[in-house]
Amino acid sequence: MKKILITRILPDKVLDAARAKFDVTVRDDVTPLNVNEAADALQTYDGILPTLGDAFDATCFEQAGKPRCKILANFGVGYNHIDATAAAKAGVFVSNTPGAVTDATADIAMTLLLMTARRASEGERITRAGGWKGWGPVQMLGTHVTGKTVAIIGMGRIGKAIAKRCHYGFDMNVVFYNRSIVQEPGVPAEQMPTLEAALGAADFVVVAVPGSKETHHLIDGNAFRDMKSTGIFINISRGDVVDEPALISALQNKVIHAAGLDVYEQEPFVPEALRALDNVTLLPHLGTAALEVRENMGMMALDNLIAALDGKAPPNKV
Ligand SMILES: NC(=O)c1ccc[n+]([C@@H]2O[C@H](COP(=O)([O-])OP(=O)(O)OC[C@H]3O[C@@H](n4cnc5c(N)ncnc54)[C@H](O)[C@@H]3O)[C@@H](O)[C@H]2O)c1
Ligand SMILES: O=C(O)[C@H](O)CO
Repeated sequence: MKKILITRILPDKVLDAARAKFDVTVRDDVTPLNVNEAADALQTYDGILPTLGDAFDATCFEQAGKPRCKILANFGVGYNHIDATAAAKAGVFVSNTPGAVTDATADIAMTLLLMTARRASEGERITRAGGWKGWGPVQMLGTHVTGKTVAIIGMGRIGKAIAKRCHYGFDMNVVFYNRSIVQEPGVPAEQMPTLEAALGAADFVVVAVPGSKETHHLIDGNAFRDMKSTGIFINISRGDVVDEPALISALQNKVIHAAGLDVYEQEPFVPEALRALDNVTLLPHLGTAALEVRENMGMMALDNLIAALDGKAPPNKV
């Protein structure tokens, strides 16, 4: 039986399906694999089902030499923790789970947008602490969402699903910035020629690009200065797409109005300065956290792994 490593506990449905086919080791730990553990796994297993943060970088492939592993079947669409070029050189397939994550992640973007605009987590904290003294016409006034302009940065699968929700659900005007021309945004939407133009046009900015060398700190201090001072910033992509200290400074100095975040630069570390701010909504990377979504992601990852270990190209090879 082929030996596989699953680097986090997955839903039972996925583990049962994996165990029916393979000799499975499941790592009972939520911390990512470090470089040494990743290199060791490449030498020990025929296939690996890793997830975000597991350090399959160039050093790990150097350490592993000619690996036994045939595939890194990533659980998740974002694979910025894997050096796909080094993997290809070492003869290791890399696959991901596009599509399975799209709607759930767009839903979390909308959750953040609405919660942040309407000060929902601040209000919930006050209510829970017994601090609500009664309804008042000028109490806890937030930002009205319906009819406003949203700028989506990265108009791919998730960006388009967010645009759909904004357009059909909230009558919003949609603009977007994408590195290539998007012929079919799916809703009436204007592609802006530059990031600056998109940021400057919007009441809400939602970031949905992949994490990569190219997008590292795409949103920096200048980007926040390009936004309206009433603007609300949402990030569901990867933490390091945003310069976190610059975001904290922009929030503290009222360069922008508020932010809603699902991802952070050094997860699970969330800076104290960010946690101290009332005008932020902070979620613990919940984008795909729904059982059926995680089951679908797991089954998709497993299909990729099975294909590679049967000597075929995985359906979702990156
Ligand atoms: N918070 C979560 O739990 C969660 C869940 C799923 C995905 N994600 C993140 O969302 C990302 C996007 O997923 P997707 O399925 O929509 O991917 P996708 O590839 O369909 O879309 C990404 C879009 O970004 C564009 N893009 C890439 N680099 C760019 C740049 N430098 N400037 C402007 N546009 C750029 C691409 O052209 C593409 O249109 C994933 O890579 C992952 O990091 C997060
Ligand atoms: O990239 C992804 O799919 C998410 O961040 C993990 O669920």
